[in-house]
Amino acid sequence: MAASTQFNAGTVRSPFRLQSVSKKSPKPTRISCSAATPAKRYSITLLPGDGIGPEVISIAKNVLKVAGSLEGIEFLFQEMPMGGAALDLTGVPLPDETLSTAKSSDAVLLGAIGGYKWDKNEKHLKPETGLLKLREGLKVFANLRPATVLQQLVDSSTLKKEVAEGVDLMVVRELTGGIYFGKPRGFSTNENGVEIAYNTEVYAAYEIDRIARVAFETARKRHGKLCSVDKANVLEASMFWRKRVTEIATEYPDVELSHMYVDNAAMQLVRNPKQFDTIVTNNIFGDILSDEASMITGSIGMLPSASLGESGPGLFEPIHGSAPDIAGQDKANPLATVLSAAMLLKYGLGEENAAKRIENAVLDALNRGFRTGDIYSPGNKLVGCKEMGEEVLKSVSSQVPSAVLN
Ligand SMILES: NC(=O)c1ccc[n+]([C@@H]2O[C@H](COP(=O)([O-])OP(=O)(O)OC[C@H]3O[C@@H](n4cnc5c(N)ncnc54)[C@H](O)[C@@H]3O)[C@@H](O)[C@H]2O)c1
Ligand SMILES: CC(C)[C@H](C(=O)O)[C@@H](O)C(=O)O
Repeated sequence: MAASTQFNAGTVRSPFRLQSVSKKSPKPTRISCSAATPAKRYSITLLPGDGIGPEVISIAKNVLKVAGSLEGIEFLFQEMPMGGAALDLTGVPLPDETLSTAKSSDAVLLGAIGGYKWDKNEKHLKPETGLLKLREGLKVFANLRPATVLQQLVDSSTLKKEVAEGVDLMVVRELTGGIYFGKPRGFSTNENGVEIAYNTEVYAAYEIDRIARVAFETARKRHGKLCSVDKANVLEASMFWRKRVTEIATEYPDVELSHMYVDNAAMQLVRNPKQFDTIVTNNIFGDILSDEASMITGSIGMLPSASLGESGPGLFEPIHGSAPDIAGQDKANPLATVLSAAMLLKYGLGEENAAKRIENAVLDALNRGFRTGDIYSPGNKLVGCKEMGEEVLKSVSSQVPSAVLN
């Protein structure tokens, strides 16, 4: 099978709509003669966050602006503090104003949060706690993490070419439940006076059913194969997960369902990743497996994500973190965030043409040989974060506005 030369089923084909387009979104009106006349306006909350977050968000913002303008779309951006940046500014990792602004916007684009400076903070004062509260506050339970090996980047994968080539999978991660949110949790001492810490993996039937349906819908629009990953040989919550997913499968007779234990799935992902089409799994397994899947594609710096709920704005973010080891050095790969902006357009706003413009621009910059350090291979041009952003921007800017095409 040939490797992908474009973002196909994994990234650009919308598997379903979770009604994440805000009710506030205006009805499209006719574009007259100039792309400079905005026909549609959307409010976007930008959360640059920490580390490389601000570097990659400023690039994604510019790319969004240009891609939107070519489709007669205007964005009203509102930048808000989040994570460590918010802690320094306000004393909390997710200020009320940040959450309310995010909730009332049409979509939210996040860079990354976290860093050494706040690592020893108490739990409620950690940047990561802010991110979990944001996901909970926006009720974005379905996290789509596509991993597609692009032909241009086959040599960047740490796997052998014949193993990586052609990989195109989608991890559907449950995002607002499981051990991340389960109670009881905490630190204590046991009956022998020994210090302990504990968390609870808990899932209600409705939480499994709704993520399973998203996954079946996703698989149905891709290659019709869904693998549910759990630890049902050991954990009660996983036994229940498997039972519910199997029940929901009766609603999707056209989708081939299989089950796999998470330890095997971790192994199979590097042994033969092409066996996977769509994977559905719980919050913590999804976190780990999607990072693993990212390396098949070349770098975690390439992987975008979309987090969607039943209604309200979606949250779009690269799957990587704040990368404190390279922050402020112009070394970050901005493409995961740029592609998250494309997912925002596609899944969040239903603006597929503008999304396609961004994806094409990313491919064009790669085709012209530009590579940040994480995806560099000999024969290409090594660039920093800013220059990669400029090259993507150049590609978008050179595209013909839709008003001229129509
Ligand atoms: N969604 C988020 O905001 C998010 C996700 C993961 C981790 N974090 C936080 O980020 C901080 C650092 O975590 P970590 O080091 O485990 O994970 P990380 O993803 O930040 O970094 C892991 C490795 O990948 C590299 N990397 C990550 N993104 C890159 C990019 N765009 N371009 C090039 N290289 C990139 C880093 O340099 C590092 O070597 C922690 O505080 C963690 O909690 C935040
Ligand atoms: C930073 C952390 C809370 C987060 C998670 O575990 O979900 C991160 O690893 C991610 O994948 O976005």
